[in-house]
Amino acid sequence: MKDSIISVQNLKKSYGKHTVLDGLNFEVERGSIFALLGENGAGKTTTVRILATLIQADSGIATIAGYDTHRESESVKQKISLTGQYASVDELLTGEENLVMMGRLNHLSSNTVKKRTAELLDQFELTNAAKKRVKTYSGGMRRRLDIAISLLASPQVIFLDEPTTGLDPRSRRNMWNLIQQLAKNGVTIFLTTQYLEEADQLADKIAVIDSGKMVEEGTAEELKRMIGDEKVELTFDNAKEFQQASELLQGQVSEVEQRISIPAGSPESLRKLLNTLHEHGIEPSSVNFRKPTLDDVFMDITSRKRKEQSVHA
Ligand SMILES: Nc1ncnc2c1ncn2[C@@H]1O[C@H](COP(=O)(O)OP(=O)(O)OP(=O)(O)O)[C@@H](O)[C@H]1O
Repeated sequence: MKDSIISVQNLKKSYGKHTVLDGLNFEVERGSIFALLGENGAGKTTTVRILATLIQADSGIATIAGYDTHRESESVKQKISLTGQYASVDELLTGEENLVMMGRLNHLSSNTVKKRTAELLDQFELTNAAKKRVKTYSGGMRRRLDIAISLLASPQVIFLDEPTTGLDPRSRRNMWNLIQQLAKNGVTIFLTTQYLEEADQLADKIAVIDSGKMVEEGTAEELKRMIGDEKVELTFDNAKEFQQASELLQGQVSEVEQRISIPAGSPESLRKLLNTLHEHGIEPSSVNFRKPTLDDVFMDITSRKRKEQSVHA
């Protein structure tokens, strides 16, 4: 049987007439990395804030390690930590001083604070910068210190709100390694992200929410499988031919790249398709095969949603 550390059942939250969460359900397995994905305003932050006991749901149940986030919020607080937009580090203090100060605020003994500070500085590769003021730190170093602080009290669940937003590609990769390391050590990671690639790389399970409802849930592979096999990408140098091809073919069109993606299908159907283009005097400049990505899943979900909305309109 699966060991859930977070359980959410029929969670609802409205602000006035605006329904933000509309009966959300999901489970997060202990020690896993769970990614909550959704467009702006989908309800991600609201979900995190309820789970982190910062606000209350109107109805439904959310538990962490068996404790109710509303009725047993004090017990929940001892199991979790929150980083991202909520946490802040003091710019005028050094990295080490920040850790020591937060350790004391967390009521840890001075021996524990000393030991954890040294461990965390080492784990987050901040030992060399320990005695430097945080205002001299790069974005990646600040983010690492922020997470280090949140780990002082050894939480079971850590909420990471868009942990790599604004980081350069190298710092992003480092942060991904770090998150994977935390999960290996048994910490459950609840991640919100706007980067599909991030969810693809990190998450054991991905939940896609829209208008406060779960629209898809599964592993990255399961989500990709939902939309079929390999894709063929046709790219065009000639703008007119690209427009004509977009009208002839049923596919995902990228206007910027002048590219059309379609399901690969059989060799026979691909030959027919290229013949059709040829008969119209259209020649793609390149033809490439690629596996579906989470971007395709998103495109598929949003186009399905648009179709449903136009049927109900
Ligand atoms: N305190 C509040 N009062 C009124 N409306 C709110 C409040 N908090 C959130 N909302 C609204 O609830 C909706 C969902 O917000 P939420 O922040 O959960 O979305 P999100 O998925 O995290 O989006 P983003 O990626 O933009 O942070 C938004 O339309 C937002 O305007």
